[in-house]
Amino acid sequence: MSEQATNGQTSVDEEYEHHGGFPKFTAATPGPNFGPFIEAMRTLQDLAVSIDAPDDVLAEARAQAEALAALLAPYEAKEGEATGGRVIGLPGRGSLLMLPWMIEKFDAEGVRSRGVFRRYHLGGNAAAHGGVLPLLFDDIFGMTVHAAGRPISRTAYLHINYRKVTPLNVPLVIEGRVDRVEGRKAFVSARLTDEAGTLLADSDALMVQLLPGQQ
Ligand SMILES: CCCCCCCCCC(=O)SCCNC(=O)CCNC(=O)[C@H](O)C(C)(C)COP(=O)(O)OP(=O)(O)OC[C@H]1O[C@@H](n2cnc3c(N)ncnc32)[C@H](O)[C@@H]1OP(=O)(O)O
Repeated sequence: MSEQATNGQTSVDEEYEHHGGFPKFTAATPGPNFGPFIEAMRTLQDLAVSIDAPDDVLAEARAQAEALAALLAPYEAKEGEATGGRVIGLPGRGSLLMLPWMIEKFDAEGVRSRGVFRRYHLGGNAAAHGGVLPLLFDDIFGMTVHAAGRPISRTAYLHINYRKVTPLNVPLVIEGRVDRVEGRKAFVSARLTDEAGTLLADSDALMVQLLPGQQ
């Protein structure tokens, strides 16, 4: 953004640094084990929601899970300093919360990301849960606004049209863009399709730029 300050008003460049009360995020460069660790955790999530195991197996799994938690607990870091969510080259930017999708395009024209919904995301009858689609759309909208050079914004509303059942384990594409800007407000939209271009869901949302210090 290149608007200049006039008559003592804050320029868009200066505003861009504000990001409301958010911490300043920088990219993380973890060691080579972080990506495989997160992928192993995703596999565990898939299994945790899909197994039908005997209790002695669950007792062993519980012991190992508790040991893993004890190993990692001393390394808990605060928001903006934890590795997860700050690794651009990993699915979901290395955040276990985010869908394990890879960003393909990230510029002012829009953001495109590609990936699959996994067993962990099952809703019913082999389809993705309706509640995980807003997560995917909200995340693409956050990135879309960021890619357009606007400060981190909050979602004021997010509307989804579920056009077709969204399958698991099928490569899908989501593409988001800024449709128009009115002051603090960015009106955004996105489409989720399969690789043949069949529309599965579309969404539009309002992202409101935060005021300095605003949570
Ligand atoms: C790379 C880093 C990645 C990090 C990305 C993080 C992205 C996070 C995205 C999220 O998911 S945020 C979590 C979900 N959203 C929230 O928790 C937001 C909760 N709501 C709020 O915090 C406030 O309501 C909000 C900041 C959205 C707006 O409150 P404000 O007090 O700042 O503004 P205001 O209420 O004056 O509204 C500003 C404008 O937006 C309009 N507006 C606000 N909410 C609206 C709404 N729901 N529908 C229509 N218009 C709305 C409002 O009418 C007004 O329009 P005008 O300027 O034209 O008068």
